[in-house]
Amino acid sequence: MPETKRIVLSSDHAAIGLRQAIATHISEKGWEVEDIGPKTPESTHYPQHGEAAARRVASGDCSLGIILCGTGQGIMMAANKVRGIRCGVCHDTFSARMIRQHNDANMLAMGARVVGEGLALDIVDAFLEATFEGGRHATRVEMITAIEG
Ligand SMILES: O=C(CO)[C@H](O)[C@H](O)COP(=O)(O)O
Repeated sequence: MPETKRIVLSSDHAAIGLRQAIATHISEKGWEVEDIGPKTPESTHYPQHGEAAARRVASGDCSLGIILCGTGQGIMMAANKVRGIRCGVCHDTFSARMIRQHNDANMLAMGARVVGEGLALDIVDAFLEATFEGGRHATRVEMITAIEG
C-alpha cells in the first residue's frame, strides 16, 4: 500500500458515470480522491485528461491514478507518455492485481464501454489491494524506466 492514500481520477465524456461510481467506492474505502475529470457529458478529448492525471501521479501529488475512456486504450496511451508513469488497461481482476505485483503500475485504465460497473469496481479493488513484489520484477521495472532515457 502506498504511503499517501491520495488517488487521482479522470476520464473523458464516455466514462463520467463509471468515474463517479469509482470515486464513491474508493472514498468509502478511505482513499482521498482527487477527481479532475469533466463533470458534464459534452464530447471532450481523452489525451488531455490522461496527461493531466498522469502529471498528478508523476509529481507525487497522488500515489496512484485511475483513468477511463470508452475503451481505456487511448487514455492509457496518453498517460504512458508522461515520464515515470506505468499504466495498464485491465478488464479482469487478475491483470489488475498483476500490474501492481509485477509491473509496479501506478495507474490503471479501464473502458466504460467494455466493462460494467460491478466488474469495474472489483478490478479497482484488485489494483488497490495488490502490492509490488520487487526482486526480479524490480530489475525489469528499472529496465522500463531506463527506456525513458
Ligand atoms: O475510447 C476512447 C479512446 O480510446 C474514447 O472514449 C472514444 O474514442 C470516444 O469516442 P466518441 O468521441 O465517439 O464518444
